[in-house]
Amino acid sequence: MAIEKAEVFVTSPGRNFVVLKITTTDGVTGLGDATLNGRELVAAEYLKTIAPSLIGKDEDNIEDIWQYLYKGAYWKRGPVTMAAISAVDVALWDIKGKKAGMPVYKLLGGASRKGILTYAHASGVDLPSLFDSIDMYRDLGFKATRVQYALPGIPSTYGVAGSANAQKGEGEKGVRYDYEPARRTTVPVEEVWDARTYLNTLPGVFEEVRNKYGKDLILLHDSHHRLRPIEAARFGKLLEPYDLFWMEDTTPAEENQQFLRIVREHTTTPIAIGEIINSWSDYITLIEEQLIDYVRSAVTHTGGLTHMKKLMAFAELFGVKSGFHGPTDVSPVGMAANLHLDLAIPNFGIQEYMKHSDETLEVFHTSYTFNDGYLHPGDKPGIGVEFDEKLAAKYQYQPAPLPVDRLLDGTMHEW
Ligand SMILES: O=NC(=O)[C@@H](O)[C@H](O)[C@H](O)CO
Ligand SMILES: [Co+2]
Repeated sequence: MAIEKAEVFVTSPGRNFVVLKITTTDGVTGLGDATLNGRELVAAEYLKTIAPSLIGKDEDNIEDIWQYLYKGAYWKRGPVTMAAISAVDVALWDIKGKKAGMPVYKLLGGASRKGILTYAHASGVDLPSLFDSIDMYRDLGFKATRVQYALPGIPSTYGVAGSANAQKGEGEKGVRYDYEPARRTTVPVEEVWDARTYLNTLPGVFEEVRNKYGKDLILLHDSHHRLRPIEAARFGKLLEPYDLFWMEDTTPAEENQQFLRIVREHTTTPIAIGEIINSWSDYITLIEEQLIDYVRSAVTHTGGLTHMKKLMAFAELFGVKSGFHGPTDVSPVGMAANLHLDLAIPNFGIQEYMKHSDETLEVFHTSYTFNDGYLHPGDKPGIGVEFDEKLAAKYQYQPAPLPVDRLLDGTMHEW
């Protein structure tokens, strides 16, 4: 009845992942994900640093181990620390589920809904390719889709497959583009951004999308931290006629949560923030002042299930819902953890879902299912993912940093 081993794996089936495997003295194993896109080795080293302190601890005492790793870090919070704590936390919940013979969502309060509404990543370099992308995801059953669009005169734009920085992947039916921003280079690729071009282009794109698909299709959009507050306020107003489910990361709230006050007072377009926020402390103003409508953090970046369940309970008090981060750089282990919490919390909103590549899914055997636009974590005990260590060893880590961004005049900007 104790933790016997804590092993860290870095593997790269299609892209880099960091996996934690905890084994108890009874031979029960649990998996965690500490993948931090572009910073994988740092997260792996942090896990290796804390691993010895886990040995001998009672695997059932998840809260105490969480507090030990959080308060005991001294240098608290931040993406690397919280990703490592998340990995330990999810692995311990996986073990608890296996020992209880229950899927983790049942330990978190049971199912609050039948399935988990998802959204896909549609994008285009022009309207025909955007419509093809939206049609492809609708054919796969998605009820909701994020729309990202190339900017005239800008070589590559965040979230746009088919532009310089996208990988083409085979989906269930036909071709899909998986947008993977981390490119296998040792030095980050430099991209360019221009707010004026963006603000002059995107509202018209949503006008065309609404004209073609009508009002039923759930539409989302990600500004990826790039607008100043007043630009974000104007953008939100310009989007109001197109009735978006949310505009995401419209302005960098992690710098100053008060930025969102300016946006909130000017627009009713719902706001989603938080995929790079890693603890509830950085949500206090955003949630207490109802400056956001959706919490974007992924379970595996934000202290794991223990912390995220508390964060979502706090959010529930203020009518704020979940919209957890679910790109391919959250591993299948992390995606499964998201889904167990998605299913259990009362204030669920929507789940981002980029299907992992076939290569990734050969190494991570998942039991979550996608059906007609909805995901379900499955009912296997624990989080329901198996990790093929032998096959994983064949995929060596390769540096793959995220790009950086500059304005047209060369000024550094958020990517
Ligand atoms: O909403 N989703 C996103 O913003 C993601 O695509 C992030 O750019 C990547 O996860 C960064 O690694
Ligand atoms: Co985003």
